[in-house]
Amino acid sequence: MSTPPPVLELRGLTVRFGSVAALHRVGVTLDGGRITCVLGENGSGKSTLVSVLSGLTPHDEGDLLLDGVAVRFVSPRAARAAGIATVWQDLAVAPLLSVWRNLVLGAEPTRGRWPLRRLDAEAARGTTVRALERVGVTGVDPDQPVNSLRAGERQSLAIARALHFGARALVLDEPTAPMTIAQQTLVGQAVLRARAEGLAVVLVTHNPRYAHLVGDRYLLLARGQVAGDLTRADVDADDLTRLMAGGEELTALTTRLRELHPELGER
Ligand SMILES: Nc1ncnc2c1ncn2[C@@H]1O[C@H](COP(=O)(O)OP(=O)(O)OP(=O)(O)O)[C@@H](O)[C@H]1O
Repeated sequence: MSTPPPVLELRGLTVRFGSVAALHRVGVTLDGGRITCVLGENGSGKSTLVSVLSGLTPHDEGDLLLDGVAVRFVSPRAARAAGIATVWQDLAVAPLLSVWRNLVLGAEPTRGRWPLRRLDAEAARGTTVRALERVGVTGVDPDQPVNSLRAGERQSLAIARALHFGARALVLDEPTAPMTIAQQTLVGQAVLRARAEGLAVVLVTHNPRYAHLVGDRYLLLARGQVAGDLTRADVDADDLTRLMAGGEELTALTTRLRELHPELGER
């Protein structure tokens, strides 16, 4: 049996803003059932990577492959429909609507036949409670507005939604606002669930301890290029802390890695 293609693959992917290459010939494969943490100093291209995967920014050169098929998204809706779910730092879901409305948004269950067909709110509530339980969230009233949820619960809701709709990849841009340990734990649980269900998880994080705890792989970006592609076996939490602490060390590492591996320059 031939092995399936990775869920996501970037080949020579380049994104330019005017004369600046925010990503320059980035090559990486993102397998299902793995959490890849994306690390790098400010301006290294992390947000641009998230933006390409989520359909906000089209790439200029190279290929983005989803399950082995080249894709080019024209909108976030197109990326979502193709199976790449992005959990944004701020609220991507509709804040004033209820939790259940947010979960089923765009695919609301109905009952009855046309012209009497109407929204089946009871079914949607049940679906929501089950979808949240699947990612480890209990005790949330499906009727409460989303803006009454805590930050971690909101992210978990977005992850629950992604799993419910059968996403292939989950992209998370870590909130810059600090979350309590309890809320981080909640999100961590949901992320691990997504991994267990075989999604390719891409996690932009500034928290090295968290990255080391949940990550399987670490993609280091520097000036829009891949400066390192490490696994848990290559680094410990202290290594990651140092790598993330300052750009200098990352730049030094980049230089060193390029000396040792000239092929990195070709990526
Ligand atoms: N919309 C844009 N227009 C022009 N230049 C941009 C745009 N978005 C990003 N850039 C540039 O592309 C490069 C990569 O930026 P990006 O935001 O992806 O980095 P980052 O690693 O996410 O940084 P941060 O940690 O500060 O969010 C930077 O030089 C940035 O100035």
